[in-house]
Amino acid sequence: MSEAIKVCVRVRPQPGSHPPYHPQSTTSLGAETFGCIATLSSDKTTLSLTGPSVTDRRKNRDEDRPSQPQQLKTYAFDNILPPPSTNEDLYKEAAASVVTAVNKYNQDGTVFFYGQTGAGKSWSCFGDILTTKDLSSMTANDGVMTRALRDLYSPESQPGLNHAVHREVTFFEIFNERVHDLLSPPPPLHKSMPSLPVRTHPTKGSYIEGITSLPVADLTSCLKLVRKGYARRAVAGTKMNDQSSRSHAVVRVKTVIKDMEHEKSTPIVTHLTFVDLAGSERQRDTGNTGERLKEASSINKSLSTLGGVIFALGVNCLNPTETRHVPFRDSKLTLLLRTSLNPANCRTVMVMNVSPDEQQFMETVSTLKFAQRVKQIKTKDGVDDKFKAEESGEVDALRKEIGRLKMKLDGVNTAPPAPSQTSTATTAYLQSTIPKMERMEALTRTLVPNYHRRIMEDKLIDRLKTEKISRLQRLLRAGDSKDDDPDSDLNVLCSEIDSLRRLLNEPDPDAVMYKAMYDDLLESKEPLFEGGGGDEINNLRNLTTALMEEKQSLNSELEGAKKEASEAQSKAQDSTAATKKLLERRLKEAEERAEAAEEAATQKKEVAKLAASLNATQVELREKSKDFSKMQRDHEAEMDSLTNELFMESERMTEEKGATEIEMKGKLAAAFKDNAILQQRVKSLTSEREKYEKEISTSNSKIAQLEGEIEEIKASAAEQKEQIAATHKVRVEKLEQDNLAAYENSEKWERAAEENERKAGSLIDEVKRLKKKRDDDAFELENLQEDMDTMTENVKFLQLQNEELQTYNVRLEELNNLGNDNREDGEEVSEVDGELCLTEERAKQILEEAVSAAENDAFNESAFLPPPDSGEEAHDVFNEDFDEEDDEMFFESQPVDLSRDDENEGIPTFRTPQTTGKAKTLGRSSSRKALAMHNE
Ligand SMILES: Nc1ncnc2c1ncn2[C@@H]1O[C@H](COP(=O)(O)OP(=O)(O)OP(=O)(O)O)[C@@H](O)[C@H]1O
Repeated sequence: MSEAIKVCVRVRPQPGSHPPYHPQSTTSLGAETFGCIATLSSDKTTLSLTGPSVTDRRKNRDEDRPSQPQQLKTYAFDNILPPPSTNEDLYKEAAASVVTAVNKYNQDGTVFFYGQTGAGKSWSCFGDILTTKDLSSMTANDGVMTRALRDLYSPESQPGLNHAVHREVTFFEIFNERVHDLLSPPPPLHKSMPSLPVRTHPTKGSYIEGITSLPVADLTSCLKLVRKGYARRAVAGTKMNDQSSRSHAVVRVKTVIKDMEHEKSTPIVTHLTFVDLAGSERQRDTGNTGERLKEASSINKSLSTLGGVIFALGVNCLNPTETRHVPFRDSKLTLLLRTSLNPANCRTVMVMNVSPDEQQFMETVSTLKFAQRVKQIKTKDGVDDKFKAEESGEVDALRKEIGRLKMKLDGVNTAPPAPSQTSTATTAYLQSTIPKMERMEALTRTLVPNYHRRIMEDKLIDRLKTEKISRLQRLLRAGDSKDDDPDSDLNVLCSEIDSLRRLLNEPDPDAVMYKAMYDDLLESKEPLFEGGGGDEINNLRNLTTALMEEKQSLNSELEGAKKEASEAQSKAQDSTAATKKLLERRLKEAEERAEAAEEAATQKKEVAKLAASLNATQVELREKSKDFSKMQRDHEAEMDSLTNELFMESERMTEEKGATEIEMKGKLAAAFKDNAILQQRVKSLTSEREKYEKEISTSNSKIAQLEGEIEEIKASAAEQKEQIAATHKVRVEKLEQDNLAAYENSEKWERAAEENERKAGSLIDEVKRLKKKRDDDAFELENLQEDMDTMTENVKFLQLQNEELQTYNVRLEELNNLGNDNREDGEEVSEVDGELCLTEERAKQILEEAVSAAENDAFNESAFLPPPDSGEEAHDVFNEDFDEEDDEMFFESQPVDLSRDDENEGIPTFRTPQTTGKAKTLGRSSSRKALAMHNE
């Protein structure tokens, strides 16, 4: 059994219509019609195109439309889903088997979405993934890809516990023959997406160098990545589709399963791929211009390469001797999806999206023709081995082959019978076998009873012969004793025996004939009986039964085919009627054209007249042309001179240009420099922005953390509040109790208060006294201050005196020097310049005596100052021990700052007694005396 690419056609609802999408009408054959499409068979495998209405065809008439309408053409596919089919229906019918092949049989799987622009490819593949909020749960509009991934990740699909599973996803688009990685970080602003190179490896096949392959452990993260990539896909609004995909998008999930129990085992690698092809579009329908037009032509080019590849593969499959070149390398799309187009390597489904819109009739025809070609692609046993090994490595290929065989086995054991073979090739084959089968049946019918009869006859003859022989033998034995008479009975019997023996040994002509027929039959029936030979009768019986069964099935097939034929006939009648109408219309058109031809003849005459006048004009023109020639020559001469001038001018301009170029280069270099600076600035701004963004995110997280903390604090505050309330309650209760006790002690307090009042009165008196004392002291202090000032003056005076003394000392020294020569030792005076002078020692002695006398005076006079008793008294008053109760009542309520007189009126200030000033003042008279003495 060969593998084929499964083809499923999905008819979208009429654009602009709203659900429920009912069929527009039902044909006489029971087919439901949707726009230009009718689904015929009840098992939804046959589809027919009804063709657009005449008005529509007139509307759409153009040069590349075939002259004959493509109506009533019937196509057969694996599944047809007319509206209102859902994405779930599509998945179940078309793609679920692909996921099973991947999960259960370790095969690769690919689902293609093909069709004209706006036919619903992206809707079928991705559904509403862009707007789905919660990707973890299924929604009604989930596309085929989303549903397939749900199945791929479902717990039932996972291998046993002793297997490690790793999955990776890649998502790329092919846009204008450039491969864009849709999962890589986006390029900087104003930069286009980089194009990745496609390489070919001798064993791995084609791959994209540098593509991002991200590990996806669970379904949600996988779908999130796909959504992210899908949002980046190139789309643009066209006349046919607001959100038209301008690229081929390919999502691929790679699964690697490793058997952990057998470390050395090779991991199983499978790929599940979804290809949302860009839609084919006709320029005049989309009204594209500029960039859109360029994209459209690139899309159409790669789709036509895909068509070429499919065509070549189909031709090679239909004709085993054909080895047509398959142009995989003509586009990146076919190069990268080469494996997916080989059913030997990959379980592939093509979803053909078509629109029932009559305006899109021609595009629908071309999509269905493409689908027909895809259906021709089948594996040829043994032919694909080389290809397989080349594509995916020998071990992998073998593993996949095992999977494929398992699937076939399962299909044989469990799958329902394959859909009836309605393809043209199968029908033709069946029809060619029918006469042969009928011949064989007729032969068998005559052969079997004859053979039975012949066998019975043979058996009877054998028995008769045996009986006759034994009877003759008995006679022979008895006749041994009788005479040898040639005419005797014995001789007769002997000759009879001989003839019988001859008869026995001679082959029966009938038997010979039947044997030959049987051999013939055996030969022709060889494929129906395994082994052949054996018991002829049994074989014949088996043959008959098999033939009868075959005949029955053929009959039923024949019935089906007849029915189909009659349906086709009635269709053909319809078609004929339509063709008749068309011909009538054409006749009318021809008549119209004839009328137009008459009109054309009249116009021709007019044209002849015009031609004559044209001739005259031509003569005139010729004359004029001579004049023109002369003028032209003049002009040419003029032109030559002008050319010369121009040449000179151009020379000058070239020079100027050189200068300008140099200037421009300078400017350009400056601009480059500026640009580099700007880029640097942009970079730094970008990094700053990133830094700020990071800070913002850190702040956000801090805010979140603080908010959390606030919440916690709030909670603990609430808790504390509760605790405080409880404590407050307890305290209030306690205070109430204390109040009660206080009330009870109030009398005692009152007494204490009276006592305190009294004490306070005496204290106030004391304070008053102290205040007075303070005033006295202040007065005394003022006096002392005055004395001090006087003393300061005295000190200054003494300093002056000291300076004078020093002058005297100098003078004395001079005297001394003079006297030394004249005086005798021990004398206190000496004569200098005729005058008597004190010796230096004496003068010093006198001065020292005077100073010590002054100091003694000062000391003694200080002893006469009044004693510092008043401060002590005040101190005692404040250090007096109070009763504790009194203390509390007075000082606690009115704390006293002893350092500030203004605030503590009446309370004395404590100062150290100032005595030295006075002493020094008094000592001043003694020193004066000493000085006087000294002077004397
Ligand atoms: N079966 C459907 N049911 C409801 N709406 C559909 C269906 N198929 C397609 N549509 C809607 O039709 C519009 C076009 O569909 P979509 O974008 O899938 O077309 P397409 O074939 O991918 O076009 P293109 O090739 O231009 O990208 C979308 O708005 C989509 O929602």
